[in-house]
Amino acid sequence: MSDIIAIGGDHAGYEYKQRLIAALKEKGYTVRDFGPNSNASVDYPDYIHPLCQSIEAGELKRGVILCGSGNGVAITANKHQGIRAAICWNEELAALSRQHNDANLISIPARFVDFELVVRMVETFLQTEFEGGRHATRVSKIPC
Ligand SMILES: O=C(CO)[C@H](O)[C@H](O)[C@H](O)COP(=O)(O)O
Repeated sequence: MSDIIAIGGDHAGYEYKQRLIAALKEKGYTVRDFGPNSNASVDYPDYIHPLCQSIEAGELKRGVILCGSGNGVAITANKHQGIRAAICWNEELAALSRQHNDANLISIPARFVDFELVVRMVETFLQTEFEGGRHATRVSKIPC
């Protein structure tokens, strides 16, 4: 499975998305940008559904989604059976989203967090392993 990082969002997440792409590339990650390509007002499902479909298809494994509150993109993403998107606003939550939930998307509330924190949360998310065990049992019961 690809280790390319999926990234996408809406206009409210656009500036952070662009800065995050640059920061991740500088750290050696490869990124696939699902848009949008400007800060003009858009509808986040138009970008989040394609991103989620490529993860469900096994083309990509993990990603970052950004909107103003983190809610719209996460609600959209979590409609997909193969997606576990976690809204995070500190590093501990980013770690727990991997350790306990095996989240494959981190959702960033771009209007409510500093960019430096976003970079730290995303790195934590990308570097933290799922603990499995009791958490694997619970995660396996999520699809309905
Ligand atoms: O969907 C959202 C809220 O749950 C996102 O935060 C959007 O980015 C936000 O709603 C966009 O708001 P805007 O007034 O259209 O810029």
